[in-house]
Amino acid sequence: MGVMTETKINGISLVVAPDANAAAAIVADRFASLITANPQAVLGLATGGTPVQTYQQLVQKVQQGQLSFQSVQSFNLDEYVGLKGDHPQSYRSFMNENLFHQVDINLDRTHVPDGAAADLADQCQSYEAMIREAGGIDLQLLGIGLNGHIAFNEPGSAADSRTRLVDLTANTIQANARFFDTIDEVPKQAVTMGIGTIMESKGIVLLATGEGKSHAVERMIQGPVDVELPASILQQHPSLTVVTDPAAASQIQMA
Ligand SMILES: O=P(O)(O)OC[C@H]1O[C@](O)(CO)[C@@H](O)[C@@H]1O
Repeated sequence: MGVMTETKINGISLVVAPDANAAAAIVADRFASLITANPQAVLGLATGGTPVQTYQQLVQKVQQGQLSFQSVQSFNLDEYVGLKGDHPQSYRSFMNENLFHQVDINLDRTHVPDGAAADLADQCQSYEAMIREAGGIDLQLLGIGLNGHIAFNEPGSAADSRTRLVDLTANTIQANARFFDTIDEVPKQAVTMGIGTIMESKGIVLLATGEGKSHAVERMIQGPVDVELPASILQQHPSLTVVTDPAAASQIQMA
């Protein structure tokens, strides 16, 4: 069993855990501590393959009576356009299955953009307003795409972008095809929080695991701040922790 290392690079706290499970445990503990300290915390949540273990560990803590989500509020980063919340591949369904239906959260206090709304522009504005009314996000969980996207902010997204309708890149459609029967079923558009929205979170924890993410992780932490690698903009956040396994950290030049 390896050891955990913690370093600061470019103002970012980097925690390299011995393996993906330990990385998930570190992130789950961070959320659990926040909720314990502030039962009414406002959580920013993410979907994708990466956070699944983190959610499992949070579910275990609730089942063991160590944690309660009763008074928290949550906001998810994004949702596919055209999928209703009850579609099995919608991010609402993902969250219900992987977390919300397994913990004592009040579903009315969980928010996922409605990708099937008739007026998507209005949906985006009201999502921003709800985050503001909740007092902002206390801790935002992020993953990272192979091309450095965060939420569905693809390369070229402006640093001050807000919740909006976006087109997905061919790269992202390909990466997410594994969750659908055929690639043609992957929606081509999404509603996503903007980079500006994400940057207003009080704290951010980004979880990345696996060799495939290593180049994006290195460029996020050690590359120039560049809209072509959206996650690099996070270097300018005052409270960012990146948690990885050794494989995802393998391209980082340690001092
Ligand atoms: O965790 P995964 O499945 O590799 O996805 C990485 C990122 O891609 C997205 O799923 C969007 O494509 C993000 O929500 C996620 O952070």
